[in-house]
Amino acid sequence: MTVIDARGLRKEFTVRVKTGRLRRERRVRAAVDGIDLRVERGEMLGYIGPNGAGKSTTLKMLTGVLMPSAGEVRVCGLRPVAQRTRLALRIGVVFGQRSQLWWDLPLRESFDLLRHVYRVPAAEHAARLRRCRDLLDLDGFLDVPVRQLSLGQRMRGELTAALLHGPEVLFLDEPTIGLDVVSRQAVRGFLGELGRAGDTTLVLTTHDLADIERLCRRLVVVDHGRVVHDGSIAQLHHRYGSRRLVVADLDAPMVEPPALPGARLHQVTADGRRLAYALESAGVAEVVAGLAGLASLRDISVVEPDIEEVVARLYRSPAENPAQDRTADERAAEDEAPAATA
Ligand SMILES: Nc1ncnc2c1ncn2[C@@H]1O[C@H](COP(=O)(O)OP(=O)(O)OP(=O)(O)O)[C@@H](O)[C@H]1O
Repeated sequence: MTVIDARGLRKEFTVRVKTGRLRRERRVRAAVDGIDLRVERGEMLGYIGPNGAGKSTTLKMLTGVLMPSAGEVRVCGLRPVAQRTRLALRIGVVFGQRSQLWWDLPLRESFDLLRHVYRVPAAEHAARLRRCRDLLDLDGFLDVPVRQLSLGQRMRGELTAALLHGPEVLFLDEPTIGLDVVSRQAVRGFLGELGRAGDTTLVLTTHDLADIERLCRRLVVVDHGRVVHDGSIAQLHHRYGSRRLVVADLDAPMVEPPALPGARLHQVTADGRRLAYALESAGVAEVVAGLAGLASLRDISVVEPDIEEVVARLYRSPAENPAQDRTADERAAEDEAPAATA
């Protein structure tokens, strides 16, 4: 079942652009420039892109905060802006910068108020809260006013608050930003559980690619308001030719590393004791067997391709991204004059 269906989604803002020493002109800029996105129930979607790519603007249109300038969008079959109140009962939203908790109330009371706001039956609310308390380890700070919570504690509270009414789709904008290792793991673990259960669809924007690697099977990359990749992380690696590496440490140096079928020699250390082969058509076992027949192996490891590297290449690659053909002067002028009206 399709829960998000956006076609030709576009959002324009009017910005004031510096055109001379004292002159400024108003220009229309597309923050989101024709995005098509279909998300099925239960998917875990990573929605990423460099700063200013249009991620938050997209999320705001999907959640009914911003009216699209053009395009069609349905979330849970509803028009987000026109049917915002009905939509609010079907989605949950966690925006790292904004809180839906009451600052002066203890978490427990915020959760209770939310039960009334969303009119959730008491038993359902209690069951969901119990699950969140267990998985997010809330009990140590349930009675602490929100303003006294650490960022990690508050984020765990925000996640709970977004889920107590049992939303079908959960939108998360940078949910792990600024969290320490323990809180980040707690939040990731929780989202992973939620996704595996299969009835909540997750749409996650983050600059932390480890979040994406651990949680999302599908990755949509946007740049300058357009989709530049929509597929799995493996497909992204494939597109950029990044390969898994088999790294072999040898007992004795090898002056001439052998050619192995289905693999490409990637690196040899100066002392000739470590070789790395990039897997093309061969599997790990074939490469290891090939090497073992020619040298005495001390250690073998397999290195997965680096997602940071491949995503950085995607962000940098103008040939892949026609949206980048705005001139450098135009972009520089905008950067100097960020004043804008919606
Ligand atoms: N209210 C607004 N008025 C004018 N321009 C805006 C407004 N909101 C966003 N923009 C512009 O739209 C573009 C996309 O912004 P958006 O916040 O969606 O990017 P983002 O991908 O979420 O970035 P980040 O990763 O930095 O959060 C940016 O160039 C931004 O300056």
